[in-house]
Amino acid sequence: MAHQHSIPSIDLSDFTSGNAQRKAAFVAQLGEAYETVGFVAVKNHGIADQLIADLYKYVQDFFALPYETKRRYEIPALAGQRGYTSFGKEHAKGFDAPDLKEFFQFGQTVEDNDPVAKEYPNNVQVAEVPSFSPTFFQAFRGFETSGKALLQAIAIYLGLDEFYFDDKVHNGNSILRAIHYPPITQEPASAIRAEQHEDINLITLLVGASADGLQILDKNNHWVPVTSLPEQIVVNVGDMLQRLTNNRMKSTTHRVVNPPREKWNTSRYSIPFFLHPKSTVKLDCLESCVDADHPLAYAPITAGEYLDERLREIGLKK
Ligand SMILES: O=C(O)CCC(=O)C(=O)O
Ligand SMILES: [Fe+2]
Repeated sequence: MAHQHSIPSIDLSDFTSGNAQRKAAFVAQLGEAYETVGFVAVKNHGIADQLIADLYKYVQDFFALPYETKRRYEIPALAGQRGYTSFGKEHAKGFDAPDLKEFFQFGQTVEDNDPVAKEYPNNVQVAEVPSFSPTFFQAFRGFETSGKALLQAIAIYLGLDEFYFDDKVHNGNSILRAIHYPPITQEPASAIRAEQHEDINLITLLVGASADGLQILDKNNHWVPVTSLPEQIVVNVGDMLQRLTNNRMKSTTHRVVNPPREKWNTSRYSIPFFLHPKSTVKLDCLESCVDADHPLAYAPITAGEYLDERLREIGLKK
């Protein structure tokens, strides 16, 4: 396994190649990385370069709109889950100071007759950037496909059926979030664009953040920069997978720090895909992850109940 950077690098084509040996090696690499670092850089992830380039373009076009226009896409009743959330609204769990970011969230589109459809608010269409929604939709499906393959590898590693997660994430409550960290215009109160936190969901897929700044907290409590190559996406464990695995897989703390002063005038964009199961899915710890050395660490809870609790903690839900 190549340790080019602070996080292990893996190749998703090993898993999908049809070669049993390469597939088994991938499962072992991913599983070991998730038991230790909680983050991997994945190449051959299956999301087309052009799609990612388009996504970034429309995201930049959207955030470049005047605030008066963007705020029309902010819908307080939706707790930030769809549409725009303005600068300074969200803060990390346990912190009062808001993050230095604005963002836009795009959610699930149910295309079959699954009754879960009625749980999901409609996505918000951006009239000024007509290609925004169709591109987000295409990217959303692309991330779901890559994410499903990664969850299949995780299932095998955990001794579950390979397709254990498939129906749990089909029509799941996943979110594609575009984030803009605006240029810094004066000495900031905190050196942090996004305060330290753990992600809520099963796994997060993050396409090439447009600038440095992402850091993870290693097991010696040191902040380590995460760097990835342009052809890689960063994929990390979230709290739901940590909980399901009774802490066997690590939802690693991460943050985004401010750039050095000479780069204050630059924006940072990033587009994480938070892969969630359906709200009715139980996050009770897997039996295979509980034994005398690893006593049960969490009470039973559903994904929906857990998400609700966390959205209150980060100030998005009242
Ligand atoms: O901006 C980034 O690179 C990461 C953002 C992040 O960690 C999050 O939104 O959960
Ligand atoms: Fe995060």
